Amino acid sequence: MNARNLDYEAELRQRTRGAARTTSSEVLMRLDHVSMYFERGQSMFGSAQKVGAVVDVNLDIHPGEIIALVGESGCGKTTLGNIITGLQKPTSGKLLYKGEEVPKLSRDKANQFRGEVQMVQQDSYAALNPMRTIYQSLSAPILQRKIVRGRKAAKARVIELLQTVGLTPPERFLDKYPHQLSGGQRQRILMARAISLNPKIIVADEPVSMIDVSLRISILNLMAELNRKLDIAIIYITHDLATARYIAGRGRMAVMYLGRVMELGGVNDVLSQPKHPYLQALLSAVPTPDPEIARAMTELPLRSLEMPNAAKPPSGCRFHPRCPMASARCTSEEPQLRLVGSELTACHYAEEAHELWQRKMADISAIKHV
Ligand SMILES: Nc1ncnc2c1ncn2[C@@H]1O[C@H](COP(=O)(O)OP(=O)(O)OP(=O)(O)O)[C@@H](O)[C@H]1O
Repeated sequence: MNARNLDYEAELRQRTRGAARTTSSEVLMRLDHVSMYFERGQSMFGSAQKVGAVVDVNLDIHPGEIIALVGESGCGKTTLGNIITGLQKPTSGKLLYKGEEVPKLSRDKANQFRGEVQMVQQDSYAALNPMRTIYQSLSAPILQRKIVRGRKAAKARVIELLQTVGLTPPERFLDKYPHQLSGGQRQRILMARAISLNPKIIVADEPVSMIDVSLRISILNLMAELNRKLDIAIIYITHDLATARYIAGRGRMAVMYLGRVMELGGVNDVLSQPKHPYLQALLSAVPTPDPEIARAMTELPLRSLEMPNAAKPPSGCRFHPRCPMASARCTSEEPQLRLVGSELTACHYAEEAHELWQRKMADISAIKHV
């Protein structure tokens, strides 16, 4: 079944190619049955527990596409982002970059991989050296990697980078220290640092969650612009479905739960035709100002609000203790991703759940028209 996931991925690509911005069938990066287990809590009283932060994930990343990785806190988004950028080595499975296994890359190619796959972190303050000016922080990597030679060329390139990320006039920022900038400006500096190395992929881990709501759209717009103009693939990690829809409107979305991808497809399909009860629950929890609609939205309640212990995931479908549709089958048989409509969904009852969702949407639409 797992081998078939990749076939489904290929089929899905075909189906979403029209909708997605990328027209490329080229695979830049492939995650092939990637899992990451951490050992936790080893003490003199007991043995360590294994936490499956990422479990058997298959994903192809194409040049210039946007993928939103969404899910609740602790579902494994950051760990998956760290694996993609090579910061963490998966405990099993393969990470392939341009067709070659990352751990087996030659020294030159490994160096190229490190430049071409960049991370933009959530906490821009922690990500920048407080003792360095913006010029120093931005010029060091390009000089070190010989993208430019000499201080004059470095300064010209830093000015160009600041302009690209919308920090103008750039000269005003060169001698500033991180603490002299706002959160939004620091986030733009992180984007500038990431693009300075001419990346093919940027993993942006909750890049707007620590900045003012009023500034979030401008940072998301900047990312979309970098994706469009520089053809950089963006992996946007978030727990917020609204910003995921905004940035990845024409891209894809992977919904994670306790380390596993539960639903994967074109963003608009995934959000308008959710098949997995977990995604339906997430969508139902999005606040709406109309109390009648809010009431109708929560008519598919979760059986439990408690997130299971990641070290002891439930048997069968890991969502079953919370799922309103769970049956005996779900307690014993782990559902694999399969094609339902135009998305991949890991649920035995995806068709039934989808039907229920459509009925609910019809009811809500009736409320709106009363
Ligand atoms: N270094 C580590 N050692 C032990 N457990 C870890 C480690 N890193 C992550 N985990 C565990 O792996 C699981 C996934 O964590 P991860 O940070 O990837 O999730 P996340 O979805 O990014 O959460 P958040 O949105 O809160 O950052 C969690 O149960 C977490 O406690």
